[in-house]
Amino acid sequence: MTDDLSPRTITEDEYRAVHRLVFRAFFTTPTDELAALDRPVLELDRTHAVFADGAPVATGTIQTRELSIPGGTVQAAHVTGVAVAPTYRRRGLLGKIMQAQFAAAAAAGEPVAALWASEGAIYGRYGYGPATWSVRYEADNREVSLAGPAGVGVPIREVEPLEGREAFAAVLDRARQGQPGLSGRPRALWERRLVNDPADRQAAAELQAVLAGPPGDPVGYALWRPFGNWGPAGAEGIVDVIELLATTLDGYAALWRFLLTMDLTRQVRYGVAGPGEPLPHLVADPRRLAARLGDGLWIRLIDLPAALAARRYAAPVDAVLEVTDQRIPANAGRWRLTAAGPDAPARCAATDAPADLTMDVRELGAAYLGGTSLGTLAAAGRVVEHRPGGLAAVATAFGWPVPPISIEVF
Ligand SMILES: CC(=O)SCCNC(=O)CCNC(=O)[C@H](O)C(C)(C)COP(=O)(O)OP(=O)(O)OC[C@H]1O[C@@H](n2cnc3c(N)ncnc32)[C@H](O)[C@@H]1OP(=O)(O)O
Repeated sequence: MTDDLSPRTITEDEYRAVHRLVFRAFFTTPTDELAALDRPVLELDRTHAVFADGAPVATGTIQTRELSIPGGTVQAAHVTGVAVAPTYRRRGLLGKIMQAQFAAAAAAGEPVAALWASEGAIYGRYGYGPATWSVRYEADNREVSLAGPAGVGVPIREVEPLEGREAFAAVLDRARQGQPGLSGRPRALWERRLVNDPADRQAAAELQAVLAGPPGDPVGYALWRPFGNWGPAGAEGIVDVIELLATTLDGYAALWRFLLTMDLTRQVRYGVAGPGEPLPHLVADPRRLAARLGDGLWIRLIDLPAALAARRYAAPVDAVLEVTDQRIPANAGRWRLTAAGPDAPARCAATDAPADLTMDVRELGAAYLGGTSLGTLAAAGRVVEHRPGGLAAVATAFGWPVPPISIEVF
């Protein structure tokens, strides 16, 4: 039988086979329990798959969510669950899934798409650029202590993760205002996040949750898992911080004080801190956080003029950007971007005027949240300046005083 290797959206009956394809690609066991837990968060009509001999061999899904950007929010196609069967790899199926997703995002009016990459080498070719950077801490907690008074006296309360959902959601929704990079989280995704995931619980104790602040007025929360561990000299447990978010410095510092001083532990790990977060400036010896930098959220402009007009700019800008885009031709060409500063809406329209800067769409994705400088990309040869001073002006405008963070590997 000749298979039509074109992606299409899947049906309820095909869900289990698609779930199995994804779990097997990530070397995990697709149990009935996990399939049932994952089903409420999967949007069938936004899940594409390629079928061969009646079985799915490539897939990818989109979560419908909001994304905070400099000065506002946009609807963003949150791409996840991408997998190709090992026997069908390196023959272009991922490219077909990507194109289907671009069309789906455009049809839904989502000006950008966002993802966390399993491997950093995969998505640049599809026009995604690394827009946030994540810092991984693996700190010896005996060497790290908060130096100042921040957070002292702020109450910390334990809550059952699922019972704390509304309070956590209130913190996230407040934090999202003005914090580029944070994604909105609909109720089903919150519940999936807070359930004690069987895929994670083998080596660790249950998911734990704490709220900072007085009852009824939470100013932060943390989700974490303890790993109990004993060495020849005694306790060597680990605090694995999964998510930590606060709306005040006191809340933030109180949560870190709590997590860094857990009895029976020797290490605190956190994988998704932002490079601009306050923690290194609150501890006595930031080197002891043992930070390692990696890429975070990758952004792809789906509708370039809509995406660029949706965000605000840190400084006045009037510039022509010449953009290449191999995968979404409508984005390619010269665009005039104008904005009067951070309090004014921006405009972006096609133009024939000479270009100030030339770059690929990937670079605009990287710079979109203000976390990757166009100046850095120019230094790497990825942005070319045609008018002296053009790079400085545009790079300044694309920056943002609040560095982006993405706290969830979705
Ligand atoms: C957002 C997310 O869900 S991230 C999760 C991604 N999924 C995984 O990592 C699961 C395991 N891996 C896989 O399932 C597959 O290898 C995939 C999905 C990464 C790639 O699927 P494929 O169908 O093999 O990709 P495809 O054939 O379309 O590759 C296109 C190009 O990407 C390159 N490529 C694909 N995967 C990788 C990789 N992991 N590292 C580097 N390059 C890669 C190919 O070499 C090819 O390059 P070319 O255009 O220069 O020839």
